[in-house]
Amino acid sequence: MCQPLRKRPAPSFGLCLSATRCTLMRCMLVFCAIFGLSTSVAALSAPAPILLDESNPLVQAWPAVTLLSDPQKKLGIKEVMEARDRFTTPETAYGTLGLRKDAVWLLVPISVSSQSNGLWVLDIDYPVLNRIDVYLTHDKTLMEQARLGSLQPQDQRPIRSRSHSFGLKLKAGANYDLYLRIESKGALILPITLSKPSEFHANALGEQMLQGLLTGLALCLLVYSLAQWLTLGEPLYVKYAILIFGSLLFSMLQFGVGAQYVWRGNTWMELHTAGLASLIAATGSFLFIEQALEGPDVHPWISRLMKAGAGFTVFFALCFSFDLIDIYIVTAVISTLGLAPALLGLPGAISRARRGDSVGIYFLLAWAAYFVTTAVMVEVIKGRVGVNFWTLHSFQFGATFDMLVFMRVLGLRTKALHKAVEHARRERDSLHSLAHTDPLTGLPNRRSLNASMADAINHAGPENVVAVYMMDLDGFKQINDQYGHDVGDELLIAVAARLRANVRHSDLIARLGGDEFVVISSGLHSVQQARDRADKLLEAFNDPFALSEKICRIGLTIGYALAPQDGSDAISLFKRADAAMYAGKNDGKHCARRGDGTVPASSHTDWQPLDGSKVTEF
Ligand SMILES: Nc1nc2c(ncn2[C@@H]2O[C@H](COP(=O)(O)OP(=O)(O)OP(=O)(O)O)[C@@H](O)[C@H]2O)c(=O)[nH]1
Repeated sequence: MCQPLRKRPAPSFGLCLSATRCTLMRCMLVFCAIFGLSTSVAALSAPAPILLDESNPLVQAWPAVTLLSDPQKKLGIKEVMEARDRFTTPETAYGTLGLRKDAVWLLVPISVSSQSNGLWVLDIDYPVLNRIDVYLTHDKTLMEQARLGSLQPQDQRPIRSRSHSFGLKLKAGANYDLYLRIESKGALILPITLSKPSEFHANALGEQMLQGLLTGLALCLLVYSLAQWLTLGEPLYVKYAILIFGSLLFSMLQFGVGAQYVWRGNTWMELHTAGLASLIAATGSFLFIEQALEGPDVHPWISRLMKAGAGFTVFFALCFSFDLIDIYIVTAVISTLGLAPALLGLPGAISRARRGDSVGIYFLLAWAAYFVTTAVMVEVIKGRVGVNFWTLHSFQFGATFDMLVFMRVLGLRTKALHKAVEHARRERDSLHSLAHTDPLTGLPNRRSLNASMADAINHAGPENVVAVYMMDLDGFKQINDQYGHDVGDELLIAVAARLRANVRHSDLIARLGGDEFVVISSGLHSVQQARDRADKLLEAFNDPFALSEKICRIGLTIGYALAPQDGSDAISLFKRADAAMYAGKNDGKHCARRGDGTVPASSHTDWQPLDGSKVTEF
């Protein structure tokens, strides 16, 4: 981070940049940059040549630069050398000529110190410049020439690097004129330096490291968001991925990483990536902001406008890909639509932020950074703000900051999603519980019994006898009538507790309704054991029930049937147990009867499964 600072200091504040890294100073620099306070060099007289001396391993060329416009793009080096006196100092901000349609000739007079070994590297660290022709002249004689630029494949460049660089072998004590012919469809941003090879490598390494880090971070976020999208199926993640992809592509183009490693020598990519990346990022912005802010704060027509905006950008991207429109139309589209997602989302974000909703606050924060950094970059592109490390990287830093803030928005969104899922699960559980539980006693109800019964009977066998005990209280109506319904309810609760206390953990107790209960016991080894359990339940009712204001005695009649002995399906077992219970009622109550087929069918039997199928036989 330190080396690039030293590499492009603007005369007015470059020394401050390299002297201190304190945050305050950086803020001041950004402030200066935004308000166009950086130095606009417009010297009246021809600038003095730059001195190349070993004591100063990195020299900025801009202070010595003069320029000659070539609108017809017809001038050759000979004509330009003859027109040396017509070169003028640039009137734009430091290190930038803004957007120009002409070809530009730059003249950098050089004076080599007598102490220098003459080995220097010319470097222009703005990789998107399409074509740069370098001419080194001495005494009006052409000494060397080279072709650089983004359209020049890596393997045909004098030095294979991310930026445009060329090694110079100069004579100690000699004077040279360095002519650069530059032509590009984008902005002519020209951080031109002459440095010693070691210094050049050190600086290149620093910038390469920075780009590696930022590109790696963006790639991680991209892969993560796509993985989340595939896992959770939440479309907001893929919209975020589109946004990141556009941003990443743009940075890879602007700082040369794409041409260096990804689309080496691919002219189509060099000419289309800037436009496509901007349109892709705008599409992602529209979609992401629309969904992230959706809710009562965003009017439906704003949502519709954002979706339409995304549609437009996709349309223009397709047209641009097939060369149906040129970069100037794309630039006009981006200038018009680029800010639209943020502007349309602003009211929604503000009202969210006012309610203390952190999503709104994060959006405002991200947009504040976006507006500042984009404004700085636009001014550099227009030639009104000087080039330095911070202004040159402002858009990339702003985009990275936004990516991280939006990731936080995604995190909040996922958290809300989990909360909603958890809430829905709890609702479902409580509905399920309500549907399967008797509200008075908390015991499973008939519906729940049905499901568990089928499972128990399926595993029944000679060594695993399953007993179905149907139980009905004796004289419960009288308790109700005598003491009231509340006492009756209390007694039913106490009966449930008594039954629970007298069965095994693995047994199932259910209340069918009224004063009817069922116990299912599985894992019994014999008919006798089933009989003993019925007796145990009867005995449990010998003791009275101590209610809050009364002590009640109540009897119990049990009818039971066994699987596999008395039946092999739930319906027939229930029917037999039910009939046996009514037989017990008729025999004087408070007894247990087995429904083994000897008991005649009872006219009271009304057991029916919940699925509505009719019981046809007993
Ligand atoms: N307190 C209360 N009573 C209920 C509830 N559900 C049904 N009942 C009453 O329970 C009684 C059950 O009737 P029966 O089983 O015929 O009355 P019983 O006196 O036990 O008759 P036998 O079984 O022949 O001894 C009815 O009076 C119903 O109104 C309830 O949730 N709470």
